[in-house]
Amino acid sequence: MLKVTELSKSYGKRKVFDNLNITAERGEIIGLVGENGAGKSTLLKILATLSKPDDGEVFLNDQSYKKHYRAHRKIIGYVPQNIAVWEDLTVLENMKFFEKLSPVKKSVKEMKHLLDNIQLDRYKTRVSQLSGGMKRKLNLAISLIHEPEFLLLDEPTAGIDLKSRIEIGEFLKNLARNNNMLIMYTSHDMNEIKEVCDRVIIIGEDNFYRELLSDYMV
Ligand SMILES: Nc1ncnc2c1ncn2[C@@H]1O[C@H](COP(=O)(O)OP(=O)(O)OP(=O)(O)O)[C@@H](O)[C@H]1O
Repeated sequence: MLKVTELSKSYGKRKVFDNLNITAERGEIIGLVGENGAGKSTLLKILATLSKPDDGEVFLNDQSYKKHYRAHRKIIGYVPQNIAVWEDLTVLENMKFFEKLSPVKKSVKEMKHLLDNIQLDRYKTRVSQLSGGMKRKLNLAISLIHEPEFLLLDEPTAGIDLKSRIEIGEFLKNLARNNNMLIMYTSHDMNEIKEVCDRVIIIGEDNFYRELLSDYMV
């Protein structure tokens, strides 16, 4: 489903990655791992069509990003590292707002069902009153309104308690399995990565992660 060939990206003189090659199929959950500043967010932004590489190509369903990025955007879901929801609106009002921007339409019942699946049933609660874990769940639910085939998540479990982390991990596993989605996500929690991901891709030259996760690198 996804093919990345000889991808390179620099910021000024700082080379973030060079000659990166990745292939991935539907139904897989892939963990992106690497030390701070290794380039994980940069790669996710390129794969989400929000940033361009200096060199190399990305293909989704055999179609190049260069020509087909508008069509690809409709089937890509991206959850940024910083939570991006409206604090003064309720959970359901946020869903309704983002549904209006979505190419796929959803009824209120369907949106509630989506929230129930991610174990966030406080539809009428104002976002400012939610915990960090609940906000992350809402951010994730919003990214699924348009039924993406390829989901990219930048540290979706950062700074939240173990229970919410486990719930999000289980939710992602069910999404990949039941909806046949390709999911790529970053985390600094290696136990979680081992529990949730089918395999990992290490960004950067750091051998620490290569040794730690050698069984998961295919
Ligand atoms: N817009 C930008 N302009 C200049 N340099 C940038 C920009 N975005 C990222 N960088 C640099 O590129 C490198 C990779 O950053 P990136 O955020 O992709 O790393 P990361 O692996 O996601 O880090 P973390 O684990 O801390 O989130 C860092 O050195 C960062 O400072």
